[in-house]
Order: sequence, then C-alpha cells, then structure tokens
Amino acid sequence: MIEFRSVSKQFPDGTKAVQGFDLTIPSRSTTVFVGSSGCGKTTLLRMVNRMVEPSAGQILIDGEDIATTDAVQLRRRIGYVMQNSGLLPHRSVLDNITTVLRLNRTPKAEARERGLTLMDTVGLDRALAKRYPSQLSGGQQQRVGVARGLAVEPNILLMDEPFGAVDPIVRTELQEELLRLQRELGKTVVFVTHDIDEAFLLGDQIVILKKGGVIAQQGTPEEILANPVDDFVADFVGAHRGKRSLSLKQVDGRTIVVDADGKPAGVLAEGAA
Ligand SMILES: Nc1ncnc2c1ncn2[C@@H]1O[C@H](COP(=O)(O)OP(=O)(O)OP(=O)(O)O)[C@@H](O)[C@H]1O
Repeated sequence: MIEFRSVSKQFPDGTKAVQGFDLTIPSRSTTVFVGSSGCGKTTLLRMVNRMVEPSAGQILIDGEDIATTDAVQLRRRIGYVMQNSGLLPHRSVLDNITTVLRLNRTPKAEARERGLTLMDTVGLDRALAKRYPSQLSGGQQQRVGVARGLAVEPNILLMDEPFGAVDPIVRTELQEELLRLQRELGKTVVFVTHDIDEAFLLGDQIVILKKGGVIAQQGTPEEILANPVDDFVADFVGAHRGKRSLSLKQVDGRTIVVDADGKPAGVLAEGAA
C-alpha cells in the first residue's frame, strides 16, 4: 500500500506543482492518475521513488516513511517505465533490461537468463536481444521499457505515459498486454496518462486531477462514469470521450464498458455485471 499524507511539492523556481495531496493506493491493483498537461501527475509519480523529494508531507510504503529509506535502494526496488521508453541507445535490448540487475550485482549468467525470460513475459522475441533500441519499432521499445521496469521483481511499478508515443493500434495492443500481465503478476501499478479512455480501461482506481495535483474525483471507472461529482469531471470525461451511448462487452474475462464505436470506456468491477 502507498499512502500520500498531505504531500506538497514546490519547485525551487516557486512553482507549486502539488499541494496537500492525500491518497491511499491499494496493493496489487492499478491506480491511474489522469488529468491535463501540467496538473502534477509526473511529480506525484516521481515522489514515490524519490526522483522528486516532497517539500512537505509524507509518503509511506507499507507503513514505512520513504524519506527514512535510502533513495538509491528504494529506486532499485521500484519499477519505473517512462514515455519514449528511456532506453540507453548504445546498449543492446538485453543489456537495457538487465542494467539494474547488474547494478544490484546479480551474476551475469543469471541476469541474462532473467532478461530473456522477461522478454517472453512482455511478448518480445528473444531474437531481438542483441539489437539496439533504434533497431526496434516504437511498440517493441515500449515492451523493452516494461521488461526493464519488471527486472528487479518490484512490488510497485510506476508507469508515466508509457504508451503515449505509439500509434493507436499498437497502443491498444500494449494496453491489452498490460491487462494480461497485471492479471498474472498482480503488481501495485501507478499509471499516469492524460487519456481518459486509457484510464478507464486500465484503472481499478481512477484519480482525476486538476491543476496543482488537486483531486477532482477518485473512484472506480463505473463510479466516475455513473456519478461525476461536478462539471469539471463531467466535462473531462465527456469532452474527452464524447457523450456516446455505452454498452457492455467481454474482453479477456472482464466486462468492459464500450462506447458506440466499440472503444473501451471502462471496466466493470467483479460482480457488478
Ligand atoms: N523541475 C521543475 N521545476 C519547476 N517546475 C516544474 C518542474 N517539474 C515540473 N514543474 C511544473 O510543475 C507542474 C506539474 O508538472 P508535472 O510534470 O507533474 O505535470 P504533468 O501533469 O505530469 O504534465 P504532463 O502531462 O504535461 O507531463 C507544471 O506546472 C510544471 O511546469
């Protein structure tokens, strides 16, 4: 479980990115931060692995205040997947995936075996192991990024717009893969996006943010769809999705809410269908 307690972040230039943020993120489920550009999503995410330090407040992981932990150690046990994959261009696919394992002093042969297994896990052909990132498609690069994030067998996986830079078809594929992976692995995933459709598809819990990291609404997709708390949320959900008729469809054993074009608009909680 991750707890934000009255967390604020003011950058040295005076920008107040996040103010008095409170949230509990349950373990083994996916929480999605969704909101417009600049509302503080990335700042919130990066405070979880101390790439950004809060100016005030506390963040607890399983009851432990992370400010009291060693930042480097913390970062090495939390998976982090970023937009544009963030891969090292002069390292092979396998080296990219196993970098943190090697930093953690995992023996070379073991790291290699684990890297290849991770390639299987994220649906990458092992034949690509020796290629460089520039020799891969955008979707393949993102898969390498996910494999790298999973390399240290983290309980927590932070994902910052990981599928933002790929075309819509590949994006749908990657989203479905993530749903499958999450069913198998059951990580605590914190996912950032500005795309409400993506949020509804992937999130067990959705947190809609306004500027300054202010929570406009949090809840399950169906709670938010059924009862937007105010005009801001209704507009955000409606304007980004179009107010189209909704219906239900079975995808991978989950009941998905789809709009008139068959685009996913949400997932029904178990037992709700
Ligand atoms: N290092 C920094 N120094 C000063 N201001 C910053 C810094 N990083 C972010 N900000 C500001 O903090 C606010 C929140 O930024 P953040 O990157 O968290 O937003 P975001 O919701 O992730 O946006 P996007 O979707 O565009 O990535 C913005 O106003 C941004 O300009």
